[in-house]
Amino acid sequence: MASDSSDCFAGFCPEFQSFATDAIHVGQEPEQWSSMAVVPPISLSTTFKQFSPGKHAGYEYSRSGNPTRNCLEKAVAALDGAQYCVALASGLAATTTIVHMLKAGDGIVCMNDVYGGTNRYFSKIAAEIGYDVSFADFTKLDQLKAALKPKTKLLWIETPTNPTMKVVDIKSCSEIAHEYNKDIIVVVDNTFMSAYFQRPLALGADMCMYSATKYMNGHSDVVMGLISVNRPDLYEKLKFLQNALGAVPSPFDCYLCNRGLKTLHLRMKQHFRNAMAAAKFLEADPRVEKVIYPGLPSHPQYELVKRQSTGCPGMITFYIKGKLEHATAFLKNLKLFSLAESLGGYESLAEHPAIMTHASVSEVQRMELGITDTLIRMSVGLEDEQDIIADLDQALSAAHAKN
Ligand SMILES: Cc1ncc(COP(=O)(O)O)c(C=O)c1O
Ligand SMILES: N[C@@H](CCSC[C@H](N)C(=O)O)C(=O)O
Repeated sequence: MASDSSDCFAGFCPEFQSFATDAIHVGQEPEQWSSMAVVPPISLSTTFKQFSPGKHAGYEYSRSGNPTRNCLEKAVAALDGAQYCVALASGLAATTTIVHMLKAGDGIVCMNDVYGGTNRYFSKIAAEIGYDVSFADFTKLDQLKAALKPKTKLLWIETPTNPTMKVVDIKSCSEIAHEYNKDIIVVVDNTFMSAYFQRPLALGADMCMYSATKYMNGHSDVVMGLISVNRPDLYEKLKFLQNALGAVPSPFDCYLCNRGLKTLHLRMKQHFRNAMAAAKFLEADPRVEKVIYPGLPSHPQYELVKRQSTGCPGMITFYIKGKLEHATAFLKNLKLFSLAESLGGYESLAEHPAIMTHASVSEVQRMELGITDTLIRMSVGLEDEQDIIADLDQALSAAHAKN
């Protein structure tokens, strides 16, 4: 029988006003097309006819601007409470595009627990080409203060973090950075929360970025990045880099992501309900060492997450009792959950961060962060709650069958 997860929203910030209406209508106006199409068409043309040299109807070349991409960017900006958005070819393309705003020698301070590919880019590429990259635990504001230097130009926050689900105080970190130097660009990777649960720009950040590959698209069939901003100067730079670096998404992917946004609010609510039920089940299970889920009162930053977010996504991390062989047996025995990288789709996924998504993080750093052999990360999907829990239960039994 389904558990009562109806109260999981209690104590969180209220839903952003008109979120669903904006997701469905902003940037989608039929009047923008001569056909009056209600659903934005997939505009595949790479080039656009000009009236006279340099005079055109708003588009010249599809890397520089594309009608389908434009619909998506307008919708995302509205959902982030932003003026502007740019869509890129992947989450990592969004990251590299942002870093191209800096000059060699500039400083980047990054939250110590971030997606493995973000860590890999900052430590193995950005640091190599001359940026001064350092990592700090932003859940301890003193560590953030100590990490700031006169050359710091970018602060990279991810919250909740991938994979250990630490929650960072966006408002306090933005204030500290901007008081130190108002020119520091504060970026929040909002991939885990999605626009439905968290608005970093309203909390003082300068940029909100996503791997839209995850919840924003929500159907595990698009790789994409998004960046929303309010400052016109930042938008102009990003728009220039979007064209000049060229890491743009295809019109078809823009169409799919734009479609995914229409159900973001419904999906996120159900992800929260299902994840809450799964987290409660795991927390009560003697075969589980520890559950890390920001929606549970046991999470160290539970009060903070309620203060800065409207809910929690389907991401749960837990330590299974035992050793690597127990984690592996659990993952191999899951039937409803697929053993796969990625997250945020309608289907449930589970993975082993130390071997899979965070293999590119050094072993020393993994141990410091708690990314051990028994850590398992799950993206709880939209299946029926009782089936999700039954699958977890049988996989835990299989993992501990010999003991
Ligand atoms: C939190 C987070 N940020 C950024 C990325 C990079 O996104 P993408 O795979 O779309 O390049 C990922 C996953 O890949 C992620 O989990
Ligand atoms: N093998 C990939 C890792 C992809 S991880 C995808 C996603 N961000 C997640 O956390 O699941 C690589 O080496 O980049």
